[in-house]
Amino acid sequence: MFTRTYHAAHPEMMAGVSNEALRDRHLVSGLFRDGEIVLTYSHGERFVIGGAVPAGKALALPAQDAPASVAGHPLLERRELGVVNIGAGAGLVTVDGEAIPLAKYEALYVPMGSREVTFAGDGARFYLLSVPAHAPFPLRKVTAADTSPFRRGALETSNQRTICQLILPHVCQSAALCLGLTRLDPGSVWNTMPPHVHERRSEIYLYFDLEAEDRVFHYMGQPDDLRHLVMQNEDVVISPPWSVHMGAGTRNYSFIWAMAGENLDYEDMDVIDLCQLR
Ligand SMILES: O=C(O)C(=O)C[C@H](O)C(=O)CO
Ligand SMILES: [Zn+2]
Repeated sequence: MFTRTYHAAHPEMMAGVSNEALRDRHLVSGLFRDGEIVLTYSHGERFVIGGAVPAGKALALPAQDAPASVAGHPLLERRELGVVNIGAGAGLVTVDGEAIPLAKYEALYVPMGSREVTFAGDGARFYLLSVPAHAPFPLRKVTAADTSPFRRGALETSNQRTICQLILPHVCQSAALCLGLTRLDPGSVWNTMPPHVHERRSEIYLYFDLEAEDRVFHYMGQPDDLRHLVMQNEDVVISPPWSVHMGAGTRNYSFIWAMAGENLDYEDMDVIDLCQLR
């Protein structure tokens, strides 16, 4: 049921890594295919990272297929799910009979224990992130208006942006998933500047709202030993706990950041001074 499994990476695996190997280990692409649900599995925090593009039909989240003891059980039997519509069209997510409309940039928290989850809506493109949970929390739709978006950066430093914390304890309860949306102002291209690491959490970035010809140069690695990945619209990068995650694009764009790990404290990050970067 998973099109790819991504293994956890050790920092020493960055030494002499080829571009191909780096992309193979950390870059997730091809998640958004018309009429399909595509799911990938990362051993980092056991994230399921996926996309659902209904394109005129309803798509159902598949059941677990392994091991035999849980085959046929709901995927969310012991997991929670975050959904964000990144498409221009209105979407509809139905969770155990409750239908929730999701417009572009709107998110849904789906609790552990949910049995039937379906996705519909022409022009909707659902980004899916699921991690193991220990308890169910209420099903909840979250829009930017439910959050207190905050501004970071400045036009002078090409990193003026708005950060919306969509799934974090002060907005929406969850067991382990933290999720938000950052949108760069026109003329700004740098995200997450200055960068940081967080030893207690892995992070997944999805870049979108880019034109087909645009690219984001995503930097990763230990602060004193950086590498980069060239990323396109709707590409995802898996960032291990020891890695910085920051990027610059050929234009402004949006990205969804999702984390899971030991705590739900957004501020649990070690900010890197630019003079530490190599
Ligand atoms: O633009 C930013 O800065 C971010 O959105 C940073 C992410 O929120 C992040 O990396 C959280 O750990
Ligand atoms: Zn981070």
